[in-house]
Amino acid sequence: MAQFIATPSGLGRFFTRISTVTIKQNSLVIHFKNNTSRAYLISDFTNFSHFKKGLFSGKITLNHGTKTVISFLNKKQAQTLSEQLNSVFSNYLEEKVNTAKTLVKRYATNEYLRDSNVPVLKSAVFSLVQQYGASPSLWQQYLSITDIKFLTILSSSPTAAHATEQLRKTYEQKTLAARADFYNVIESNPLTQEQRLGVIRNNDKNLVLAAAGTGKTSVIVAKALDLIVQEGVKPEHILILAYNKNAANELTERFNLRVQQANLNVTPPTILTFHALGLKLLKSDNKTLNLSPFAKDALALNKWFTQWLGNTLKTDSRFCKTFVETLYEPNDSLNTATKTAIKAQIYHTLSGLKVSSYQHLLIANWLYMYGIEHTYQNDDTADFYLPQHNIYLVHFAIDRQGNSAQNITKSHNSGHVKSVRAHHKKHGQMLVQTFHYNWQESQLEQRLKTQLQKHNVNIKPLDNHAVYERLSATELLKQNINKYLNCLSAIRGEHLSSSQIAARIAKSGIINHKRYTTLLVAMQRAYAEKLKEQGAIDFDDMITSAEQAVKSGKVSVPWRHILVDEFQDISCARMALLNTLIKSGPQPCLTAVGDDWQAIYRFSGGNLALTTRFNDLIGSHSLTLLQKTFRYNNSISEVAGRFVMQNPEQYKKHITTHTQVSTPQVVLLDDLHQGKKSVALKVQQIIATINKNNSTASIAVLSRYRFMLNEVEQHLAGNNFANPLHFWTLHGAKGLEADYCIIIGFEQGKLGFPSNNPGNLLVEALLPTQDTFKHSEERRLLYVGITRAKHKSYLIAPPSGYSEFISELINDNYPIDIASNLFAKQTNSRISKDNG
Ligand SMILES: Nc1ncnc2c1ncn2[C@@H]1O[C@H](COP(=O)(O)OP(=O)(O)OP(=O)(O)O)[C@@H](O)[C@H]1O
Repeated sequence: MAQFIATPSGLGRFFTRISTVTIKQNSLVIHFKNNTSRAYLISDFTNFSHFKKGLFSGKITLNHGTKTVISFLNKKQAQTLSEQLNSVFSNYLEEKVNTAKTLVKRYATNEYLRDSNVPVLKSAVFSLVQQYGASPSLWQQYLSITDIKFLTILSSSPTAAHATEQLRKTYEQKTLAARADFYNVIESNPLTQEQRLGVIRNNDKNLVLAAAGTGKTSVIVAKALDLIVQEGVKPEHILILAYNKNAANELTERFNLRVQQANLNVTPPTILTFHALGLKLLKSDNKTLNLSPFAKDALALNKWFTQWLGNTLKTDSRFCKTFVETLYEPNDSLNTATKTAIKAQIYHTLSGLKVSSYQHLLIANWLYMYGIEHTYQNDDTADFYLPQHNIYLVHFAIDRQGNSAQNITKSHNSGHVKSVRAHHKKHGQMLVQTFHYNWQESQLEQRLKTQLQKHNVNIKPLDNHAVYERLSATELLKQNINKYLNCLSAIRGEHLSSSQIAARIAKSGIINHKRYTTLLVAMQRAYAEKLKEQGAIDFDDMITSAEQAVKSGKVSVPWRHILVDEFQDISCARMALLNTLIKSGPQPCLTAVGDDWQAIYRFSGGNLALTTRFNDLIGSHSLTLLQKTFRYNNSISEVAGRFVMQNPEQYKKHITTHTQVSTPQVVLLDDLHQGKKSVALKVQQIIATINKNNSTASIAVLSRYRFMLNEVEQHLAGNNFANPLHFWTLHGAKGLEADYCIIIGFEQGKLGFPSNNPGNLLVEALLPTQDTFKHSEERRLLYVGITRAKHKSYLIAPPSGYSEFISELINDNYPIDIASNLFAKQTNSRISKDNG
């Protein structure tokens, strides 16, 4: 390259320290008269340099983030040097544009632009485009038309985020057009636009958020086929995870059927349940696996636990005492927040008494544990009488300040205390007094002990065996075993350590949280030891051990695409395994397909927050909504959608339906037959009506509880309806459909729908956290129920004593057909709701 040099002008010789300015390799170098020099790298330039002719000299302005002006140069030399400099810079830019084109092609044209590739484009493409945008006219002088076209297209985006979005849109439009024929035939029906988008978006993380009947399975099958056929991904590099075995089988069948019908020569990808995946990973770690009999046999687990608990209660006095102290959830009768609960509660004591106060229960059980005979007097003068010692025991429900639970004045309370004392004094009776504040200060036991000892009562604990025998003769042991087994399942599903158990229970505000923690930690350890002794693992272990095996690097992860069905019910442990697979694999893309309106498995660890807070908990992602449903009509959609969206924490969706009707297809019927309650007869009548019009239509009877279905099924056993009949619990109905659905069991109460059983506080504290909306999970369950029907959903409810859900449907003017005039609108509740 010719050497271009600029020297100072005649005038410049006096005013500048510069001796020469020249271009050397990739730099502009200024030599000074004192033999020093300064170099400016061309690659640091942000724009072309600018030459300006003066009267006696010329000056060059360099752009490299800031501006550097080199003045007093020989005009002609400076102009030639500046032109040369810009030509070198334009060569450099051309190279940069070429690299940018290659990167855009590779990361945003040939594939869907992934979040993880955006930083590369940001530094090599978006920054270049920004520089171009600052003075396009100069660039247009030096760069080729195609380069300018490339830069112009990208420069229409003001930010990197916008440019990313634009690149993705362009990719989508191009791909949709190129693969239109494929998407028309790849499923039994042409895919909808939103289904196609769900198929082609291969960001690092993708959420396909659907509603019932919108074709989630279709999208999963089509996506797998698209990856294999269009993207050239090997089937063994695709993993599809299903919620249960039936769903995994259905996916495999649907995949194979499509391959056959589309005449493709393709083998299926890996389709597994999470447990099967765990097993597969552990096997590749050469682990000999023995599945605990507890994993599949709840009775075996119950039997072992009952036995372990019995032995521990008999041999460990402290455990036994703590267990008895926590048989019931504590209630502070002076705490106004729990007052209503107290009113309703009856406590069964170990001695077989029924008492109405939690503190009375504690006293009775304490007396029992120390072998002190007692009767329950529960009147104005005493609560208990101890016949062997002729002692009366009174528990004053007052705090240190003399307040009681009700709105009774302190003076009345102190009057009551005085009159009780006077009464016993008058009759020469021995009286032992305890106070609510003794319990509040954890001194109730001590108080009982010292007071009774004062009256020479011998305080000797009963043998643990006797306590155990007594416990097992009551329902209490069984109830508590069920409760603790549910706790254990939640602990293992959520993968909680001892300290996490303690933290969760403490946070829930349960009064005896330390005692519960002691028991639960002991139970958790015993269970783990038992599995060790069996040399076996359970289903939860399968997931966590598989995660560890992958983490340890002993198992290689081949999958480049991981598709997860029913994502709304994923547990934290399963998500942890997925995260590990993603970190350890060849940068796999995750596609989560789910419906937050259908999350109904919290009791087995389902953590809906992972879907509703996907961005916070899992990360940035591409979201595709599937909002066109093919199963049911607009009437069913309107009722079910409005009902589930009452909960503001559910995603808002605008569902459209393939089928339109003009009359309500959700029908509310009473459960009376000739004036008498008979759900089964009512179901029979509905089936007969459907049968008359269509003897092949499938009909499903659904209920919150299996026993209700059994009753109806037995009743219908003698009938010979030709229609295919199904009896599904609402939980079991997930993923299923029928032409007509009949939903029963809308009573109020613990076995109603929604169930008014608040759930055991302890189990609740250990399960995944849930949103605060009342009955949110039960609400979703009714959504699932109503949306199983293709044509019509019948709801059968008692005309009096119907549940909150039915009253909401009636009073809030849902567009349903109320086929009984026995359901009167509750004007009052409507008014109060409107005002609220
Ligand atoms: N693009 C389409 N055109 C017509 N019908 C479709 C389309 N996509 C899916 N379907 C049909 O819609 C019905 C529901 O599809 P699918 O079972 O995949 O839904 P889903 O979203 O899994 O439902 P759910 O969540 O309620 O179980 C099926 O009968 C399916 O064939």
